Amino acid sequence: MTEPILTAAGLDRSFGGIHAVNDVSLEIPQGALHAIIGPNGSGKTTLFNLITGHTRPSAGRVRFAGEDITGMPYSKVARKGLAKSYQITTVFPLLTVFENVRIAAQAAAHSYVFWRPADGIRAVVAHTEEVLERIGLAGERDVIASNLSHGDQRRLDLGIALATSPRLLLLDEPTAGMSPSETAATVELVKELNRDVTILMIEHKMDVILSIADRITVLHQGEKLFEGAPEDVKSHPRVQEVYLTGTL
Ligand SMILES: Nc1ncnc2c1ncn2[C@@H]1O[C@H](COP(=O)(O)OP(=O)(O)OP(=O)(O)O)[C@@H](O)[C@H]1O
Repeated sequence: MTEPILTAAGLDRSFGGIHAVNDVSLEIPQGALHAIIGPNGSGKTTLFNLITGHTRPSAGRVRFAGEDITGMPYSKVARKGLAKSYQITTVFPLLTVFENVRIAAQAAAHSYVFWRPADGIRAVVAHTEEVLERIGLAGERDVIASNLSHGDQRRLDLGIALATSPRLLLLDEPTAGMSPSETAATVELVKELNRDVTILMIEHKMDVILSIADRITVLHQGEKLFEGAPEDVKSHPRVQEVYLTGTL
């Protein structure tokens, strides 16, 4: 059996007296679309930060693409093929859509060797255009990013992550603040991206999770409450209980 692209084993982190993530383990196989759900404050973002290297775990290990990356800074983890798209934090608001994606593509292209500089530039431009097509923003390539709708800014943020040709993409609430039609378009986009990128996502909207994820981890007060296929999560008595009582 091939090794999972990501393995988190016994991750733990407290902030003062708050046990934000309590002995959480995850295995994400290559090609998966895995969702993390849980109520506010259940540890989802902290878990992501422990995986990406933004926060150091007090215990536990993280393995990515066959390598132990525990405690490695995000800049280094990103170069190994792990990208994240959180809200719209990576978008340069005063640059065009094209420039935003090109800068990310160019930064990631340092690992390629070209005989002539012009070939390098051509490859970066071609890759940028391909990403814009994929995220559905080819028609907006010359628009200043801050003039895009919220939904399109989120797509652009995703495009910036994609431009680095990641092997694993972490998405934090990709449909947050979106209209129903923007949400539906993003669901389709995430499904399409999953054809060649493994995806780990935090998502609050239950209908989105159930239609998109092949596996779901439910966090509750920093601990893993349940993990399984969408239909099992939906019918699990404890998950139902915390949902119905409003604590999830
Ligand atoms: N840097 C920090 N300093 C202190 N406490 C923190 C810090 N980061 C997270 N926490 C606490 O850890 C707990 C888990 O927070 P976290 O943001 O991981 O949860 P979450 O599930 O992502 O919540 P939300 O859905 O609201 O984003 C919360 O009680 C939070 O207040």
